[in-house]
Amino acid sequence: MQQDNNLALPVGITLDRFIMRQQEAFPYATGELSQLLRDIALASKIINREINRAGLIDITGALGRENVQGESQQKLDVIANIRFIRALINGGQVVGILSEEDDEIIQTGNLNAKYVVAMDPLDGSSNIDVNVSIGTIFSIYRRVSPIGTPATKEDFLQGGRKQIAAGYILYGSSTIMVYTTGKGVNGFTYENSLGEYFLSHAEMQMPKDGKIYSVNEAYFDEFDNPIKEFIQEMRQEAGCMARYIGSLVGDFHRNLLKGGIYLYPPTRKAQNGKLRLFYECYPLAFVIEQAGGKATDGQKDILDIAPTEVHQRSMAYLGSDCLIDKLGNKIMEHHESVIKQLANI
Ligand SMILES: O=P(O)(O)OC[C@H]1O[C@](O)(COP(=O)(O)O)[C@@H](O)[C@@H]1O
Ligand SMILES: [Mg+2]
Ligand SMILES: [Mg+2]
Repeated sequence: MQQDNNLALPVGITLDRFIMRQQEAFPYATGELSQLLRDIALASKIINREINRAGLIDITGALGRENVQGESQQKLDVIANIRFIRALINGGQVVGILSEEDDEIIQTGNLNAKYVVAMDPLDGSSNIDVNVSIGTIFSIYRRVSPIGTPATKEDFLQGGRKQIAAGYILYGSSTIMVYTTGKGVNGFTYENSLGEYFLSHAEMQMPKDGKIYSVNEAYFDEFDNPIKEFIQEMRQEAGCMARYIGSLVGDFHRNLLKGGIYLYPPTRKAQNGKLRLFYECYPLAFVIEQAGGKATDGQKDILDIAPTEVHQRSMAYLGSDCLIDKLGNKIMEHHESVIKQLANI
């Protein structure tokens, strides 16, 4: 087991103890954020249990209704949503919740709470019934609305760089919780029989370069030229491989460990990209930047995208430094050649 240089905490320490030690590193911390991280971990343990036995208790399949995104809601989408909302309400640290599964901001009634949470309760919904890795994504902000009042949209429209903490839980061959509070990225693996998360991935650093590209190639013909060129070059480069499971958290986590790039460009159906800014792009951009990777919409860092609407979407390219730079250069070159052509008309 490797030693964690940052907080000098041994790998294998429990999440609870890690959170406590992180809190001790902040003299003015009052414990609310620590409690909130524990509440998120608790909700994920309950969802983990539901996922593991989904096929046995008939919670697979669609619910027969759509969410605000116009997507058919899976039963587990709704169960995960309810479980998270309940854990955050009972935990008392959150005044408002923005969820992929709800049109409006959910008021928890904890009017004196300091934080709001944006979440994708279950990511990779198309993989729920087929036993492929799925996840949960979360993002935490300190509220800007006055204490003692309900949460407002402004509490969420602060911008990606105002996130206090963000992360995800991957329900895969093992369950792992990965998060950052702006001081590096750490991963905790769930030990089912003990019901505890243990530090297993300390100070995660994304390889600067990579050989893996994750994109839904079914849309290839709809992509802009620079994206097509980038993918074609990845295809031709020795040792490169396509890996796409259709669960953002799963593809993201693999590439974070091994080096690579996840791309969700604009398509005919999703002209602004498919992924949601507040509970998919912003939180994973915070994590990847803290781990030495990059996240862009092709023009600017995702964390610098101006927030306008709580369920807004964005194109997203999340990956190793060198690959994002290479893609960025391609997009820029393309724009410059278009400008030149227009100037010559
Ligand atoms: O089927 P597509 O168009 O490739 O989209 C897959 C992407 O959509 C998502 O499923 C969207 O997330 P949700 O499952 O939370 O709606 C991502 O996890 C995944 O990367
Ligand atoms: Mg999602
Ligand atoms: Mg989802």
